[in-house]
Amino acid sequence: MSTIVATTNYDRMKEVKEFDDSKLGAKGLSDSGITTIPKLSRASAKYRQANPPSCGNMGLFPGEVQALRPAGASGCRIYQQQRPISIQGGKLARLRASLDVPEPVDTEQIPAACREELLAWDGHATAVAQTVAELLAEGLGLPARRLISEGLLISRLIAGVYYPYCPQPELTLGLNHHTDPGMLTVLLENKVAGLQVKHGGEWVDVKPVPGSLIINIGDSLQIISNGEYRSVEHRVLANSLKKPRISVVEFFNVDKRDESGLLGPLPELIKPEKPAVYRSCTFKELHENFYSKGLDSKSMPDKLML
Ligand SMILES: O=C(O)CCC(=O)C(=O)O
Ligand SMILES: [Fe+2]
Repeated sequence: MSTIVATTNYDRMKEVKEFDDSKLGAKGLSDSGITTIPKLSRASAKYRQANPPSCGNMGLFPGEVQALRPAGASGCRIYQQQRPISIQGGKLARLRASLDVPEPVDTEQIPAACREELLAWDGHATAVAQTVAELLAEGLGLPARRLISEGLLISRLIAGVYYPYCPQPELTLGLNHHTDPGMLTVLLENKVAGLQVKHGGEWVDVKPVPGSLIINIGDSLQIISNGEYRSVEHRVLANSLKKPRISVVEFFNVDKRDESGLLGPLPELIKPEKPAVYRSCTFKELHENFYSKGLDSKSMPDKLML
């Protein structure tokens, strides 16, 4: 990748393409010993002012090392997913190695190096997600298994995310602000801070607590609970520490294969005093919305608001 020189004729898309073509990723860039970050990953001063303490228009500094999907997909292949990330004035593809395995899981398809650990993690995280889903159903006055029985948590995606040291963390972000599109997310992180949630209009640090897991409520749960549960807006600051931040994230979602399946407020939750807040959408619409939009654009509940 070429050195970035400040000029008045800065060609952002050229730099984006060079970065993409270099296949270095944020980790490779960080490991090469850079002391300043490329211009493409810097937020404008105006944007930073509006989003203190540090904010970029994209997360250039995560390296997603691996994403594995134990269930909910039709093919069975390892692939490099070019997932477009919206940046000022264009799109940057973020490379992400993924594994799609159909149900029932053919464990042979999972790389041997992490097979045992991955299956163990999937089992534990699923048990946690199901227990949380039971408590949340009861909180809505529903039978405990209501959210689980209809396969609302059936599709699982596991992603390992690596946030390398960033020499200028105040100029960018590790991961831009967003809400998770699914039902629930179970997140395990090492002891390196960086995750923040929006609370009362302010960004609040989520301090790592050893031995704990973080559970996010996603957009799908907000929709089916008719707005009783709200998805949480979160982001990850660029990592200012020499130690990498690592997280293992498992997303629980509706069945991705069922394209015509409908997601909307559960009928039991629609009452004369609380009519439906959202219209229903197909599972296909839900997934397409997430993969076509930039992380920071309008969330699905906002789009479905009646
Ligand atoms: O790495 C983290 O802590 C958060 C990751 C996340 O929010 C996501 O992948 O949706
Ligand atoms: Fe997230």
